[in-house]
Amino acid sequence: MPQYKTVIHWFRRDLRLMDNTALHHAAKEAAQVIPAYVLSDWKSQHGWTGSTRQQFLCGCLDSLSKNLETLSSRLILRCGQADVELERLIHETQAEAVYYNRDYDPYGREMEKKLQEVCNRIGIPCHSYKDRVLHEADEVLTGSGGPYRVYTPYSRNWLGLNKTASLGKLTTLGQAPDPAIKSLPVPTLEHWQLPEATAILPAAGERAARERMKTFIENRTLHAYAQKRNIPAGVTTSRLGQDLRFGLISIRELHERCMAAAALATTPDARTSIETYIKELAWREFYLAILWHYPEVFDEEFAPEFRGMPWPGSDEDFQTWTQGRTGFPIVDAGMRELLATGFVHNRVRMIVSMFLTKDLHCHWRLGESHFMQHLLDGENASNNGGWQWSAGTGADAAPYFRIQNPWTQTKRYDPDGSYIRTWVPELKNVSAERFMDPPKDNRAIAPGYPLPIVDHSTERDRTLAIFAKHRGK
Ligand SMILES: Cc1cc2nc3c(=O)[nH]c(=O)nc-3n(C[C@H](O)[C@H](O)[C@H](O)COP(=O)(O)OP(=O)(O)OC[C@H]3O[C@@H](n4cnc5c(N)ncnc54)[C@H](O)[C@@H]3O)c2cc1C
Repeated sequence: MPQYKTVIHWFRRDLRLMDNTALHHAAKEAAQVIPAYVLSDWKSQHGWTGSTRQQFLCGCLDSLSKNLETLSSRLILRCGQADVELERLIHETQAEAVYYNRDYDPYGREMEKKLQEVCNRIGIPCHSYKDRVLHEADEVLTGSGGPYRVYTPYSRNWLGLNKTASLGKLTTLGQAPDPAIKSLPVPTLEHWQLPEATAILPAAGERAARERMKTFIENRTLHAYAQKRNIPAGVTTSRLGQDLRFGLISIRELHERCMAAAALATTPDARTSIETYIKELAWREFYLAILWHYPEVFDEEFAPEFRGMPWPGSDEDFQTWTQGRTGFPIVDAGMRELLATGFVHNRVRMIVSMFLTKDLHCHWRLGESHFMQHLLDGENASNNGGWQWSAGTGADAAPYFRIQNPWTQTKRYDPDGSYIRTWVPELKNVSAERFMDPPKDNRAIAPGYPLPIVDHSTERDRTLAIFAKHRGK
């Protein structure tokens, strides 16, 4: 006999039916689950997101809505502040409890607190669950019970912890919400008054994400991950960032599938690859833990010694960087890939972010916010972590004096120039050697392609001087 008659499941970054912890508990403990999603009501622009990610969200909601129909249920879409809208829905449906999966950024946490207050006031329970991660921030602590500040010891601890098993498929949510319960239609970009998305996006929704996960594991990209993951040309990584970001796949299931593949792997290279991949999943949780323990990273440098440092870069150089017109082919390829697809390969994210902060001396926050506007997997914790890492100010940051040289990086990771030629069409007939050094004759390497806007070694010295001076204060 279920404990409740009717409950609400509040969908957030868990837009799936498979192995969704809170939803499974709701389905088990109630005769009827009302699936609800609350759309944000900002208009025209938002500091954290632009058309690309919102377009993908629309597709995910459309798919979720259809998947719920196959369970004879119906997604209830509302718009506004989540606590206010859910309170309304509690009254309309006479729900006896609310279920949700926890979010870890300060804004998500704030909203959870407000919802908890609403439920307390009404006198109904509000059940929250761990779902987005394998281990929450407070499960991975140092011997003295404090948070880790660097990745390597964190990951050692994280890897050794027992992982929760996945919950499998959901079969029913009970009766569909009463037709009298109103829902908004699945949104389009017009809802936020956003312009059409120009990037070519992967298919949205749970089914497409599961297909990507399957392909990654079964086509053996996973088995060659350690050897190939730094090569930006072609598909050498899982490309599951957006699927984890929106909760289209479960982290437990992904981890379990990787472990199953490891058990069947027949070569040491394949086993190493799978271990390497799982360590990347730990990076994601490391940055979520950093944000949980140190929410101030949104506003300032994680490393106190670099707070208040000057970033004298110009707006003009920043704009040139965003457009992929710096004259550094690998940087321009990355920035154009971002605009064209909402994705940039991790190695190239490191190159372009270090270039903006260490060659152009622009504040990492400018790059952080440009990425959040355009990345499909744009996620506050990882993005902030990645930017501060590159800027030399973050948790487990690249030390400020270790500055990647974009020319050398090209030689190492795009030796035949195929990544660059894919994204910078004016360079399609230029030989790869010309991408590995600044042009010696000071002439453009192709018609219409700019000369490098800075000299890397001069700017490297300048960065070292700025950091050293600030540290010496
Ligand atoms: C400047 C900068 C900004 C970044 N911004 C984001 C962001 O907004 N959102 C985001 O998810 N990742 C971000 N990353 C991390 C990483 O680049 C992406 O997770 C990765 O490129 C996504 O592609 P993939 O799924 O093919 O990765 P894979 O290599 O297949 O990795 C699998 C998964 O592990 C996680 N992961 C891998 N590397 C990292 C990492 N360094 N930090 C945190 N998680 C990681 C991601 O969830 C990823 O999907 C950023 C890195 C840098 C250097």
